[in-house]
Amino acid sequence: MQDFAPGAAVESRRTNGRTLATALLDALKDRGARQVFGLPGDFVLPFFRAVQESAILPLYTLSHEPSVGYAADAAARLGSTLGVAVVTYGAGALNMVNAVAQAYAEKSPVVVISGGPGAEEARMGLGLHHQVKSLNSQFEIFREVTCAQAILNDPDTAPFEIARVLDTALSMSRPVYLEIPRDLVDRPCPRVPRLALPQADATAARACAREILDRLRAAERPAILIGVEARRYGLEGKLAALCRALGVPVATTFMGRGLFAGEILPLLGTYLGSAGEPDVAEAVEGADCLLMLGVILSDTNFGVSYRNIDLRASIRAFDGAVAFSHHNYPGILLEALVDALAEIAEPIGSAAAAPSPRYTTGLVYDDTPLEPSDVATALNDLFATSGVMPIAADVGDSLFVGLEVCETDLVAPGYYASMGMGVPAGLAICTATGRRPVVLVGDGAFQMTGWELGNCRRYGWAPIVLVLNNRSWEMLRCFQPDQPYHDLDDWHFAQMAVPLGGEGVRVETRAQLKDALAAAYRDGRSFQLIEVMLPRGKTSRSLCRYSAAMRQLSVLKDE
Ligand SMILES: Cc1ncc(Cc2csc(CCOP(=O)(O)OP(=O)(O)O)c2C)c(N)n1
Ligand SMILES: [Mg+2]
Repeated sequence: MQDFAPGAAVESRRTNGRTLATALLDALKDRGARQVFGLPGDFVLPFFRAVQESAILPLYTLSHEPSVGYAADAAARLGSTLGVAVVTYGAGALNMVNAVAQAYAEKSPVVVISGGPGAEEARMGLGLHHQVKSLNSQFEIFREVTCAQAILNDPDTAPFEIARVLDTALSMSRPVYLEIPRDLVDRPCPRVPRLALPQADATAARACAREILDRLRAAERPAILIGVEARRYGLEGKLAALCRALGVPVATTFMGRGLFAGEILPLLGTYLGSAGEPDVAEAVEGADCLLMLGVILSDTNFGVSYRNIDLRASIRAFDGAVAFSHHNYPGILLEALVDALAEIAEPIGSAAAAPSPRYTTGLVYDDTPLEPSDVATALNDLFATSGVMPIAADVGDSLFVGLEVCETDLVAPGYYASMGMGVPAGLAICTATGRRPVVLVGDGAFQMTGWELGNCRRYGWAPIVLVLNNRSWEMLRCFQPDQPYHDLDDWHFAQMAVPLGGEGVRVETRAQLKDALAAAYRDGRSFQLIEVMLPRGKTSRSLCRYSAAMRQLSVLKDE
């Protein structure tokens, strides 16, 4: 490790007073980051101070590192840009591994910045507090859940290492890891350069586009399935225009739910196999040429297909390559392919830009006890009169209730499916978009990260939080009925809202839910927690179909 030359004064003239910390923060901002989420510790206090005092990016602290990771992930998804999570070495960063793993699996460019030991203490030869096996253990652990990593312990290479790692996060749309030794934070540092991102090979993209269009033209039942990369690379507008020009029916994946909110295109809806709308399943599974754009091939996207999709008849553009049945085009960035397709697009089908798919409205105002799907109907009614709100949904039935809400921006971990993201993602929506979100979260998931609502008052955040309280890990009960460990106690969450700085109400009937939603919508002064009491053993229509399909599939496999 090389210490900075004694002539720091000379150095700082070359660096215009910029330090390693502010050079990193400038580089993050230059690349689209809009805020920093974090939780400090002694190894990262110098960097925290630099974030605070430089004010290059606003700093929001949360109460537990998983929430910091979830919030940074949500900010990345919402803005199709970098999300930033700053934590301390060891106890902090390793607390966040699961959230970063989720970001990796779901292609979200989170930048993990961890404070680290300084040169002197690293040389002491003593075990440092927060150290695992070796000083490099954390780096090795994060190597497995990120696409690029660096320890910024060489001032000469730090600017290029930062550029390499951040530009890789953008081009791969996956998380990255930076460790900043606490004794180097304030060292003079030149501006971080912009490295040339991998340039799209336009010629190859055009050749690929011609082959795709030839296959779509030759097909009798072409269809297009679009996944999360459409959002990660900010391509929803271009893709909607392309699909309108082609006139081919379009569906989004389970992961891609919430794409194209406000766009006009021949969108059939969300493909959920036998758990979703039959006409959507038929269009996707019956296609004799299925063009998949930005789709993660996962069990949640394809796990409940009526029949296996014939991948030989499909074309898949994902992770910067395009795969046909027996050959590939490497190095084709999705945006370059979409641009090349748009250049030669012509009407192939007659699928008109369909009106938004059907969503249930008209919840009756009466004393009928609530069921999960009533929550979606009540939200659809509210949005029909007051305009849509962005939604953050946690894992459990809340994820499936979110499928039944009309087209709107949706942040939900539909593939890696870790619980706990709902509330932190809702807080990120507040700061990343300036809009007021609705959070859908089960009682089990709320027990994990719901307490982050206690941070709303400091920052003026006012989400509407619907806690679906069935006193149960109900989604697990669907797959493994009659086990007592799925029964949770009644935690009376609504009563905890005021001490946390918000308002809370408990509702049991449809009329009470409608009144509570209307009141919460009117009151933007603080977070509004609506505790929706639901019976055990009852799930949303979507989860009911999904779990029935999973059971049916497992029966078929056993035969
Ligand atoms: C971090 C993590 N640990 C465990 C699990 C496994 C799980 C998936 S769904 C579920 C129950 C969720 O209960 P909740 O009350 O929130 O919602 P509901 O089912 O509608 O009643 C669990 C425990 C996951 N996915 N992530
Ligand atoms: Mg529950």
